[in-house]
Amino acid sequence: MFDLLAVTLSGEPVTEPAGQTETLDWQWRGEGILELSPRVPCDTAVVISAGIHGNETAPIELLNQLTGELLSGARALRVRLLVLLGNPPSMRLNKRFVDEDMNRMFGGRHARYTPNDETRRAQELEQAMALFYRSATAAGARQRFHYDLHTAIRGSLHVRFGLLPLQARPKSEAMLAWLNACGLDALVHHRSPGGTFTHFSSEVFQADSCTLELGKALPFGCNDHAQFTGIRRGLETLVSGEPLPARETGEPLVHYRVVQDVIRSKEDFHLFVPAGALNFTPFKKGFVIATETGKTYRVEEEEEGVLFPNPNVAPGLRAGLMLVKM
Ligand SMILES: O=C(O)CCC(=O)N[C@@H](CCC(=O)O)C(=O)O
Ligand SMILES: [Zn+2]
Repeated sequence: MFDLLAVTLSGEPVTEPAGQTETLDWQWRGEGILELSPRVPCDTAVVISAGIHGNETAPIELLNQLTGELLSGARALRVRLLVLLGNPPSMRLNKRFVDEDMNRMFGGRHARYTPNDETRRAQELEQAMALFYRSATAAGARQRFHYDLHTAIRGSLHVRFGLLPLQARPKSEAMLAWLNACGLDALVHHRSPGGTFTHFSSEVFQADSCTLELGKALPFGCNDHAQFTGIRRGLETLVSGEPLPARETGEPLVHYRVVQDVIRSKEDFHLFVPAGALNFTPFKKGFVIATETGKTYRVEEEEEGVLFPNPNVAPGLRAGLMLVKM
């Protein structure tokens, strides 16, 4: 049987780029890009991506397992599905990226960079998504979803959470219900546009899109898949058109809005968030988050939680987000 992850990691050309099972057709659309179409009519087009950051391996393993179940016939497919393994060269190296962070390049931002493998790949993924949603719509799909699976560099007070891109239209009830059923602990609402894959799919294709953070990034083979049962079940029900699973955790989802995007724009940027602080750690009003020539970032609200603090990003990129509970 076609093993998406093994084939992608091998980097070898694919000799048979299309195939069939009893219930679906599949097509290899490019390195790490696999489209699956059920033989029954369906009204939903789903993109699931992982490995946009190559060292975030748990979601890649999870997505590969799910794809294997569909291809083997163990699981029924009831949506048109595009599976994307985002950044194969960085997956081979177990690195977040090779040259530059691809999840800042979407929505055409790749054109602003000196061309490299990641700018070319971001463009290829945009085109693959466009082709997929267009053909799915022509075939009758009326709903579009995009879930981009990640794991975080740091540990988190809320272990599993989602990030919702800024969008003018209301968030879909179907997506919010699904995210809740997956057992996520928190949802973060972006307040500014960005170069993320989910911002792109939401803005350009009006997909119901969410970046999912499933835990802490570990190398291939080191992930404890028992931690991912909620999201696994959620993805299974999504692709198989099954009823939503019951939320396994008793705690309700906590919603946060982003109140500050901390941008590193100068070489002398200094971050004061302790290296060991977990994502969502709260800081009190007045705490100096970061400084650089001409700019000081402070906690402005009574309390703000920190997310993805990282002083080592390239100048011009996000070095952290500050959050307030909604
Ligand atoms: O742990 C970190 O510092 C980053 C984890 C990660 O890759 N997060 C995504 C979030 C994308 C979004 O805001 O939707 C990213 O930074 O690209
Ligand atoms: Zn990531």
